[in-house]
Amino acid sequence: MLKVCGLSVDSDRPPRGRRLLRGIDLTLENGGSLGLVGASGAGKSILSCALSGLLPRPVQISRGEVFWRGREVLLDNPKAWRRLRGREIFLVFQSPGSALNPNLRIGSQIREVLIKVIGLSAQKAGLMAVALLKQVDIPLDCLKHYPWQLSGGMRQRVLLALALALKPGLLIADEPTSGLDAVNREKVIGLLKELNRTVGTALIFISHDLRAVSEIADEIGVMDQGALCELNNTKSLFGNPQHAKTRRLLAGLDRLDQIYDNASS
Ligand SMILES: Nc1ncnc2c1ncn2[C@@H]1O[C@H](COP(=O)(O)OP(=O)(O)OP(=O)(O)O)[C@@H](O)[C@H]1O
Repeated sequence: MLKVCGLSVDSDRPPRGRRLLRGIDLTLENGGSLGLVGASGAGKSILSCALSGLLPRPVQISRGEVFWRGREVLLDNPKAWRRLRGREIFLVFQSPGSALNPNLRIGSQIREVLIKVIGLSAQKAGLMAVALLKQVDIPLDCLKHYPWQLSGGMRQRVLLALALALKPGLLIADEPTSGLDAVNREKVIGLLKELNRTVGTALIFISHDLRAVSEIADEIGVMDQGALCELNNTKSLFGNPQHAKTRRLLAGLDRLDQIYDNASS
């Protein structure tokens, strides 16, 4: 589904610019799930932006290729990315507020996507908006609320509700559980699993929460200073970490044996 070859990203054109991603190679199969972990500033978010055509200027891809369903993506063509975002590649960022229009009620926003992107009639979109909110465990009153009236966890779940409706090929979730209490964290993790395992959406899950990553991801990539220093299936990575950075990340965890037992694949 997704193949990334030698992807490098610079904060500006070299020699002035700083290299933020260094020769990233990765492959994600249909319905696969990849966790990305690493210290703050390692480049996880820049990679998620690069894979959705949303790099903030003057940050830009300087080298490499991205293939989506076997076809090369024209990396510097905003139209090509716009075609992919939404139904093919769906993003859930750390601050979901910015992905929702602050001036539109939640119900209107959900209905608008269902009508414009899926092509439902207004009546069916209304019924589906209700069903989606129930599915992500948000009180129906919230259909009348504006995004700023919802908690962070609820806003994350509104976006995941849209993902459930759109059934994208790939969902990139950048720290979707950060700042959430334990109950909301579990709900978001449950929805990500449902999207991945029931709907069949492939997942790139970026998080500092290694426990959550181990539950969700089949494979984990460890990032360090813009490079993927280790990429391995979840069980092997926890059971036999190869890179010093991976060992350092795992050293910070207690009950590693329990995580190893729960790790997917
Ligand atoms: N808009 C930008 N312009 C220039 N450099 C940037 C920009 N955004 C991020 N960077 C730099 O890119 C590097 C990687 O940042 P990134 O946000 O991807 O890290 P991260 O691994 O996601 O960190 P965290 O876990 O804290 O979210 C950092 O050195 C950061 O300073």
